[in-house]
This record gives sequence, structure tokens and C-alpha cells, in this order.
Amino acid sequence: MTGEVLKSTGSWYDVLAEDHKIYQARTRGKLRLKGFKTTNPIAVGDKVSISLENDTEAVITEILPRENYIIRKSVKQKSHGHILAANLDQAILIVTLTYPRTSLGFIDRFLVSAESFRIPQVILFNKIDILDKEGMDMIEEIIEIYEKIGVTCLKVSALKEEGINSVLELLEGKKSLLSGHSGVGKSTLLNKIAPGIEQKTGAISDFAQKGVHTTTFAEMFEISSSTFVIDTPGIKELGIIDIETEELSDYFPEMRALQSECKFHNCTHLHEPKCAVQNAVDNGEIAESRYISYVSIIEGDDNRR
Ligand SMILES: Nc1nc2c(ncn2[C@@H]2O[C@H](COP(=O)(O)OP(=O)(O)OP(=O)(O)O)[C@@H](O)[C@H]2O)c(=O)[nH]1
Ligand SMILES: [Zn+2]
Repeated sequence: MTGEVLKSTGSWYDVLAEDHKIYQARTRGKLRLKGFKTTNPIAVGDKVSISLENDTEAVITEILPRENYIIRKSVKQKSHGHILAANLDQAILIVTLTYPRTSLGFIDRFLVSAESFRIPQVILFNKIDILDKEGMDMIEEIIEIYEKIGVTCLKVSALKEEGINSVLELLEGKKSLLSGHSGVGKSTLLNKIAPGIEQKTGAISDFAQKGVHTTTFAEMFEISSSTFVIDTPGIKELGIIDIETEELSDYFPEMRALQSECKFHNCTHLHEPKCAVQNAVDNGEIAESRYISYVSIIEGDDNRR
């Protein structure tokens, strides 16, 4: 039988199996995907083969190949990675213009990370109820930038329950990662979408805040059959890992599309002559804010959010 890992504590896993029951599962012996070292062989979202021990327990016999995964450097073992979640259909960033302010630089970093993990991206603008005309205009301008590069954008008010149906449609049948700065309304939104998971999310953030574990374990919530939301406690951003300068424009779709038109095939789009990307920024085809983010990521300027 196969199943999906909903939760991991490091040695035990909650696996939602094909029979729609949740089994407490563990691995037997060494079970690793070849190719890289990780502190956790199995992550939330992994599809696994299990053999049942009894009504409630199972053994994981195989990890099925991953479509994608989010990995970060392990806190404990620097040479190892820690997989946060696997097989995601989309990464959703909840953004607010004010209270708290989410900068375009932060949005771009998130998109770059998700793109490098090959996960489609969505930006969800929350708290539109507190915006005046000027604020709404600003959101429209930002949406134009991102829709142009293929990112889905939604405007909602979790508090006033505006746009909740479009969020439900967006999530339907998919596994979605939800991220955003603290205070953007993630819990409020989750509770409007799936009232039952209120307590669970509260419990998780308490747990994370107390810092009981140095390792963060994500948890996947079943909103409805085959619709899942992954909440990574304590993690507000994906973090950009080990992207080389020459590689970065691969994760800016609008730059990737122009790469072959630059004079130099290994153009970094910073100072080279006859650079198609710099030309596109000059004539407004590429948003200036996106180019600024590109440069600041290369410069490792983490503070300019
Ligand atoms: N005006 C307005 N306020 C909202 C909206 N959504 C959430 N809030 C408020 O914003 C504050 C933070 O909301 P939370 O849902 O706790 O935010 P969170 O993202 O879960 O924050 P963390 O738990 O710190 O990660 C609360 O006071 C909410 O009532 C909205 O659509 N409009
Ligand atoms: Zn170039």
C-alpha cells in the first residue's frame, strides 16, 4: 500500500494511507534516497510504500521518487541538508502592504527559492480591507509585475472573508506550502478555510516558540480529501541556498527568457556590454524592482528587505 507522510517527529511518521486511515509508521534499517546527505530521510509530503503491522502501525519500506522538495542546511550537521517538505504543487506567499509591510525584495527572494526548488508560486495579498485607494492602486501595480512573469496573484481579506472562495479553488486537490511574515494573517486565513484546524495551528506555533527542538518539523493538514496545506512552524521564508551568481537568472523567468540574447553566453547581466536583460530593464520590459532584487541577492545584501 502507498501513503503520504503528514507529519514527522524524526523517528515516527504519520502516514495517510490509501485506505484513508492514518498509521503511525517507522522505518526499518537505513532508508535513504541516493545522491545527497540529509538529516531526515523522509519528509512531510513524501509518498511512501508501507506494510501494515496492525490496525494502527506500519513500516515504511520505500520512499517514492520526489517531484520536488524544499531543503535547507541542517542546523546540527552543516554538511547535511534538512528536507522541510516534498512533492509540493505550489508555494503560496501571503503578503501585506502594511501591518506588517512585505517588501518586494522579500517577495522576490521567496519566488527565487521556490523557482529553484521547481515549485510554482502564488502571491496572496491579504488585508485588502484596510487599504485606501492609494494602497489598492499600489497592489494593482505589484500584481501587474508578477502576473507578467507567470505568478498567480489573489486579493483577499481573511478577516472580512472576501475572496475566500477563490483561495479554496486555488488549494483544491493540491499540496500547498503557506508562508509569510509573522502577522500577515496566515492563521486567520487557515481558520476561515478549515475551521477545524484552528487549535492545531495554535499548538504548533507555541511549540515552535518554546524552542523545544532545534530542528523544525513541518506538518501537513488535510483541508479536504486530497487538499493539503503545509505549515512550516517558525519558518517565514524559504531562504536561498547555494545559488551561484551565474545561475541566479535561471530563477528569474523574465531574465531566463532573454539569456540567449545576451552577447556573452555566461552573462551575469551586471556590467557586461550588449546585455539583453539590462536593455529590457532600460526599456521597461523587465520591472526595475525585479532587477534591483536580482542585484541585491548577488551582493548577498540580506538586510535590504
Ligand atoms: N484588517 C485585517 N486584519 C487581519 C486580516 N487577517 C488577519 N488580520 C489580523 O492580523 C493579525 C495577525 O493575524 P494572524 O492570523 O495571527 O497572523 P499570522 O500570519 O498567523 O501570524 P503568526 O502567528 O505570527 O505567524 C490579527 O490581529 C488578525 O486579526 C485581514 O484580512 N484584515
Ligand atoms: Zn545579460
